[in-house]
Amino acid sequence: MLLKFTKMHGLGNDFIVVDAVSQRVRLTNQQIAQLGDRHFGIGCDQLLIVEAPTRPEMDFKYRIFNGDGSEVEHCGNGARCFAKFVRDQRLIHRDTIHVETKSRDLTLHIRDDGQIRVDMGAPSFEPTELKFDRDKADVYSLKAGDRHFKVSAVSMGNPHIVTRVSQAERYPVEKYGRLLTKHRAFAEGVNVSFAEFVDRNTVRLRVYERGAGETLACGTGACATAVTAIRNDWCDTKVNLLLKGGTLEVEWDGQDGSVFMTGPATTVFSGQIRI
Ligand SMILES: N[C@@H](CCC[C@H](N)C(=O)O)C(=O)O
Repeated sequence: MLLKFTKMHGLGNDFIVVDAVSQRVRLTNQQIAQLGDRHFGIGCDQLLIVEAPTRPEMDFKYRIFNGDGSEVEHCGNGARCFAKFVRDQRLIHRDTIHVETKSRDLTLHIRDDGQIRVDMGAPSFEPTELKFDRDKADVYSLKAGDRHFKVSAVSMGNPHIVTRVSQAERYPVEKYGRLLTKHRAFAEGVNVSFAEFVDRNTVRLRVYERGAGETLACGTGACATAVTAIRNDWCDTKVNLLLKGGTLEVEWDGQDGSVFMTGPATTVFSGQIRI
């Protein structure tokens, strides 16, 4: 099969985007992992497949696979790239797009300045939502290697934990992220945010992602971190997240409303590959 694809990124969190509306696409998890391999494939943190919707009120469905081939529920930077992709490919002509994902429906808006604002849905703090084997609490204690971590657990449709660090840039994210992401308390793994709270509107953030390792940016991780900061009154309701690849803006009312994430999406190149 000759597969047409587009390489995109959201603040350096990179994606292979595949249009399964206009071409027939059948990929196994193993083939996805091969395409995502940075040495033997195209390379990406996640692969996104754009499909026709399953319900008439929606415009598209989009599926998300980590670089290791596993299918996941949600991806914030991927959502913005998805929106730019369907507009650039003229699969839709509107600025507001409704899309189904594995875990929730999203509404995305492409602004005149090219930035994309995504209604990411509401956060959940229920351990069952994160397949987390603990009774509900505001803060959990987790041991990884030689350290004990105090973490908040937030589902943005996909599972996240957030831990405070004093200097994110110097933190050994690779070592402890790798251990925490596979912590046995999480039946399906977890994404790990290492957050340095700078002031009431600013957080410096590094994220070790389940199924991808440390990425230059993680949209759902940024949302989970902002939600943790707002819920604990460490930050006001609008937060700038300083990630390695750039800045995301996240807003949340601190109650039970949706989280809104705004940021860029960039196309790198398009190509085709025989698989
Ligand atoms: N990069 C993403 C998140 C992708 C999925 C995540 N690794 C998971 O396994 O849940 C983002 O921008 O949100």
